[in-house]
Amino acid sequence: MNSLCPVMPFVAFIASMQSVVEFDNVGLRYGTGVETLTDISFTLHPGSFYFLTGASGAGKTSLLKLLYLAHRPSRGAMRMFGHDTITLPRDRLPGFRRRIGVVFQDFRLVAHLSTFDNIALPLRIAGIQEKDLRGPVTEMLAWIGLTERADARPATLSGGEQQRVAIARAVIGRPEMLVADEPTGNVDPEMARRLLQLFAALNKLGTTVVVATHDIHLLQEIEGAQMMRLDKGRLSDPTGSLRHPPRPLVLDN
Ligand SMILES: Nc1ncnc2c1ncn2[C@@H]1O[C@H](COP(=O)(O)OP(=O)(O)OP(=O)(O)O)[C@@H](O)[C@H]1O
Repeated sequence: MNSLCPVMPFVAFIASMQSVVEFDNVGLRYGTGVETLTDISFTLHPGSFYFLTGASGAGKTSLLKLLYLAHRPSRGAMRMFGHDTITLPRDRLPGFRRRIGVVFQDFRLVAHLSTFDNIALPLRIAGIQEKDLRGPVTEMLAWIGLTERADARPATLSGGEQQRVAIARAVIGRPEMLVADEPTGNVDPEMARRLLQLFAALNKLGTTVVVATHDIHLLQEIEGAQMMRLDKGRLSDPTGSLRHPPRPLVLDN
C-alpha cells in the first residue's frame, strides 16, 4: 500500500509537532449522570500506534468521540494539533475534523452512494480532481477485496463489507490522525490482519493511529504498538505507553 493518495504534505508538518493530542484531567459527563470518563490525562505522539482496550461500557467509544471532536469534555484541558480545542470556536471544528479519519462502530456510510463514491468522498471534499482520485480509489477497492462491488450501495453489502468500505474511506485521504472504533469486529481473522496492515501502512507514513478493540490478539499484529486501557472510565497505562520513553508492548498470554 505505498500509494495511499498524496493529499496533504503532512509528514513534515507532523514531524515538527510535539504532540498530536494532549488530555489533562479530562472528564466527560452525559447529562446529569455520573462521569463516564474521569481524570483522563495522556499525550498521543506523532506517528505512534495506540490500541485502546477495556471492558464493554468502560468508555472507549466516549473517549474516541472526544478524539474526533464529536463531544467536548465536561472539564479539563484538551489540545489537538497544537490548539486548545475546548475554546476553539464552533465554526473551526469542521476544519479540524477533516484532519481526522474516523471508522465509526456503526460504519455511517452514505446510503445513496456506491462503494466507490463512499471511498472517494474524503478526496472529493478535499478538492481532488476526478482524474486523480480514480487510481487511489481503485487500488483501495482491490486492497479491501471489493473491486467487484464498486457500484453496490451500502444496503446491499454485508456487515463485514460495509466495515471494509468504512475503513477505506477513513484512510484514503491520509489523515493526520486515524480513530477507529472496533474496526475489525465484523470481519474474519484473515481480513482483520489485512485491514490492520492498511492501518500500519498509514501509520508508517506518519499518521497517528488509535484503534479501540476488545480483541487483544490484534495487539500482537502491530510492532511497536502501545496500549491504553480504560477501566470504568479511568485510564490505566499497562505498558507505560503514556510515559517517556514507552516500554515495548508485552502481553500476558
Ligand atoms: N450518549 C450517551 N448518553 C448517556 N450515556 C451514554 C451515552 N453514550 C455512552 N453512554 C454511557 O457511557 C458509558 C460508556 O459507554 P461507551 O460506549 O463509551 O463504552 P465502550 O467501552 O465503548 O463500550 P463497548 O465496548 O460496549 O462499545 C456506558 O455506561 C454508556 O451507557
